[in-house]
Amino acid sequence: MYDILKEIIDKRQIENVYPQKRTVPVLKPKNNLVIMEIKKSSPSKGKIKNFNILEQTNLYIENGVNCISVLTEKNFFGGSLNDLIKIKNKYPNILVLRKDFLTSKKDIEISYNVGADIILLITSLFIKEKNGLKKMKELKDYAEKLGMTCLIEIHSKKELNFALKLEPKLLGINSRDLNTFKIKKELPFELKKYIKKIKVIYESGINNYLDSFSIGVFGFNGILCGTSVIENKKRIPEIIKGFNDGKNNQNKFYKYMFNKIYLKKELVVKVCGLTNLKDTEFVIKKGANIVGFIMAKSLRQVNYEFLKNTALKIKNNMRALVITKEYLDQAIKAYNENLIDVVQVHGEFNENKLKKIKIPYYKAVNLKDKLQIKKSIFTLYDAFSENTYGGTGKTLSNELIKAIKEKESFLAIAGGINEKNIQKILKYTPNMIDLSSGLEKVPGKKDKEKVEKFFYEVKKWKK
Ligand SMILES: O=C(O)c1ccccc1NCC(=O)[C@H](O)[C@H](O)COP(=O)(O)O
Repeated sequence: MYDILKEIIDKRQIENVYPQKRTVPVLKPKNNLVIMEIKKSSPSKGKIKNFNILEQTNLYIENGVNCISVLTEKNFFGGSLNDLIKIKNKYPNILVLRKDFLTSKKDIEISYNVGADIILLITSLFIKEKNGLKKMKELKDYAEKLGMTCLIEIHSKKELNFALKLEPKLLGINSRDLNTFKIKKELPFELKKYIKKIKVIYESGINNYLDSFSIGVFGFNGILCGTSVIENKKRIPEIIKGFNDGKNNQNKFYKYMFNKIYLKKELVVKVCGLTNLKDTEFVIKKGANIVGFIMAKSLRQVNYEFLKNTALKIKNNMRALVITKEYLDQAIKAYNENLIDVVQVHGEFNENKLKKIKIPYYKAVNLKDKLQIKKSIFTLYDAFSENTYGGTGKTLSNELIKAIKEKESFLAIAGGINEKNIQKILKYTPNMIDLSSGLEKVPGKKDKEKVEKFFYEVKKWKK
């Protein structure tokens, strides 16, 4: 197989422009690192765009970036040490990461002299080499002795195990395979599970709010974006906001949903209107992911005592409490006592109150008109009815389902779903479906046969 890394290293020459002495103090990384890049071309994209490096840096800083990654490799990335020197001279108080294919002590010394605060060490450059670990450790120790921080980059479990032997302080998981250039979005999420007590940066392939939101939700300590923000400057604030919002929503519900929907691309099924433990356990056994209890005016209304007796017995599934504004305080209490994982809110309610106390929630919108659809992280769209918020058996029109799919981040729909129409609904490849009366014998009591048939249909579709 063609080995681009080998070619980069073979062609690499040390530039002659660097100062012999550092003039600015070395800065230490912040708690959360928002790293954006100065990169003129790349082997995967070729020339990216003509831009002024200082203007681009300024744009980053104005938007809240706290570390600038400067590609200094010349042959494949069109970079130069001069770029880093210029940026550090103009912005001495901003963290600068030198991104290059560093393999020698001379490289480390130069990085220090030109003003880098952080240097990138790519594990795949050392892992196959004889004494590779020893060599990488020497470079890391040397850089740290000079006060710099090493961002140790990995792209596989094998590289992670190798890198952990270096006792890194900062790990970067690159979603891009440096040999094939392919992005594997889920890879950093998978590897992060094995990393404890080390700061981890998600690198590459971050293109929008949703990408960075999910990275924040999973507790990464930073993001590193290159091509996407150089190609389109509008993405800079969008991606930073996504990351910060995600960091503020690191709850069990979002983690569950992003894992299922975003990473595993699995359908999430919520069965709602449960009023007894037997039905709840049965729908879980058959395949429900989320169980829903209603605390609102409804034929299926449950009370706080019910939650205490039932919800605590459900260990591995998500528990949603469906409320209208009158029940907000009870929902908060239930969440604080670990009786529920998320609140589904209908009608008008005090969103600020929920945000302030950091309760996971999502809105349910009874959809009458396309204009009600607003792009969000997660909204459940239900059929409209004059008299009640849900459980009516009424369905959304095909036109409305198509419109949600077009406009929203995820397709989460409810309204009149049952074992007979589920195949038609599944053709839209929804991310989440929610149903209640379609599985009932009478309001509040599920029909075992309908439940069995319904989940049989879902499984048939999954195959
Ligand atoms: O189901 C109710 O009685 C209800 C009452 C008040 C607010 C919300 C309610 N249900 C919300 C749900 O999430 C239902 O699952 C959803 O409306 C779908 O119901 P269905 O059409 O019966 O499948």
